Amino acid sequence: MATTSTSSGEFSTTNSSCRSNWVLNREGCCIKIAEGKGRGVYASRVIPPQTVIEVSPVLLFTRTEYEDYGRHTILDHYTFKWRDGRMALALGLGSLFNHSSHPNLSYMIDPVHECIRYTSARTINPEEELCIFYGHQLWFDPVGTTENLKPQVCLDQSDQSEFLDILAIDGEVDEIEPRDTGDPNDDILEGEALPFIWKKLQIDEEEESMEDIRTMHAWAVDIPDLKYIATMLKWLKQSGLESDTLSHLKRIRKRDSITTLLLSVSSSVPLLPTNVDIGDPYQIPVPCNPALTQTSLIFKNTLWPTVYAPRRKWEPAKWSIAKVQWARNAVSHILRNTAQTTSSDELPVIAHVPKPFEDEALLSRSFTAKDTRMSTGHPLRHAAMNIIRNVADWRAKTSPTDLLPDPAASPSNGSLGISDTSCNGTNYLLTGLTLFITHEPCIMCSMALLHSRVKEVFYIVPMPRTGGCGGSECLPALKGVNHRYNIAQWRSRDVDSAAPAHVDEQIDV
Ligand SMILES: C[S@@+](CC[C@H](N)C(=O)[O-])C[C@H]1O[C@@H](n2cnc3c(N)ncnc32)[C@H](O)[C@@H]1O
Repeated sequence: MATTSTSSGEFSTTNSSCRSNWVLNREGCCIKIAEGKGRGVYASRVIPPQTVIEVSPVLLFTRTEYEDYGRHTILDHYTFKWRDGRMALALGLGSLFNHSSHPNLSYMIDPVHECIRYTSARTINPEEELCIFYGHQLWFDPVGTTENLKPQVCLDQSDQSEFLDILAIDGEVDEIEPRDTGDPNDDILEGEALPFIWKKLQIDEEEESMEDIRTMHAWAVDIPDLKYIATMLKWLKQSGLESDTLSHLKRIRKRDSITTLLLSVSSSVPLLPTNVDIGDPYQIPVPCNPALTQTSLIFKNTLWPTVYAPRRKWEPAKWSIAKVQWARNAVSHILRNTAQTTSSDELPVIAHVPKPFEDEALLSRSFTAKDTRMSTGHPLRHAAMNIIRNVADWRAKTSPTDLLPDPAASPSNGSLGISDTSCNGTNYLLTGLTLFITHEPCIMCSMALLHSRVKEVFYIVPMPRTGGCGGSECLPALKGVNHRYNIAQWRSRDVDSAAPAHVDEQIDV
């Protein structure tokens, strides 16, 4: 079906259903009334996946300007939070995409060019409405037209030329921030609906002796007077300290006559409210995992009251649509960066640690590293090793505990030249973080990741000969290791069709 430009500059189409509607862009999109939603944007022809549908420049309002004026007008239905706190209004079709919890468009903010790019997440058929995901907290009752479709919210894969000094700070591309941060736990995706497959770590034996129990350090505080408990629990809810990392532990422990409240695993000492007369927080070892058996429950409870959850250890926590979108974002990011290494002599392996989905306090910026074995002539400069080093260096530098080095602490990773002055569970390397990497980490990197206490590893290409995450060995499943991390392989159906060329499988040596 042909699309032609009219003398007035609009695009018209010969498609019958859209004949009475203006076709407003080169992808043949038109505006129609979407029942119960006002206007909506519709396809007039087949749109293949990964097609850039629209690039909308944005108008930015200062917070005050918006609070004083914009908020009281119809603009309030169209604006969203920009990354620096300003409010943004997308021009062009950008403001007319309606919401769906199963969107067929993804979107990316480009803060450099002050625009948003909308991309098809799958094949879109003629007459289908083009929808995006606004977030979890809506200000209207949603009417769904695409709710029966399979969730597909992957993000833009297209190139951005100025994109990266790969070893430097990244974060040039953001997801659109919803107006309010909603509850990330609704709309759970499981099994086939996930764009990745969890690896089953063949470890069904539980931590059934005291020595086997894996621990991390958490902040706790004693509550001398029970009248403070309600205040403290309320404060904790609002403090932003709550995270998934402690969700397998009870909040309060009563032992002898002492009541203790579990606070966080943050790297710095939590600042308690000033209106309660309690002591200072202190760190204690707590179990890393819920108890899978009654025996382990007894042992774990001696450290801290633990949740009994008899599921297989390799089954990771539930993933919401929003969290899957976060992961897709990270995978898009490594693929884009891999494409950029093709012009260099480096091996095309890219590692990325994004800001955690649940708990940004664990890491306030993201990291990306490439493999630098070729340029440095150093056989250990694998992408995974480089990223561990970058995150650890940064965490050590920004951690308050680094200001008070413990002279007795022995450097745990001298080969990387990092002085680790913290104790396990605070600013220790990749604690609580997720690594996305193009290629399954080798045995050396998998062990380094284990030492780093990484939470989970996602890779795209398996390395059957050299991989340490299930390829030739599975390091986190070995008996005797003192930390385990989850592993998932990204499904090839969910990798951009342009990617395999960059994500070279021949480097499994
Ligand atoms: C950014 S505008 C989208 C374009 C809008 N439909 C129009 O006619 O201008 C957002 C507004 O569209 C409506 N809307 C968007 N998605 C919707 C949905 N799934 N169900 C009902 N209303 C929706 C809501 O009124 C919302 O405030």
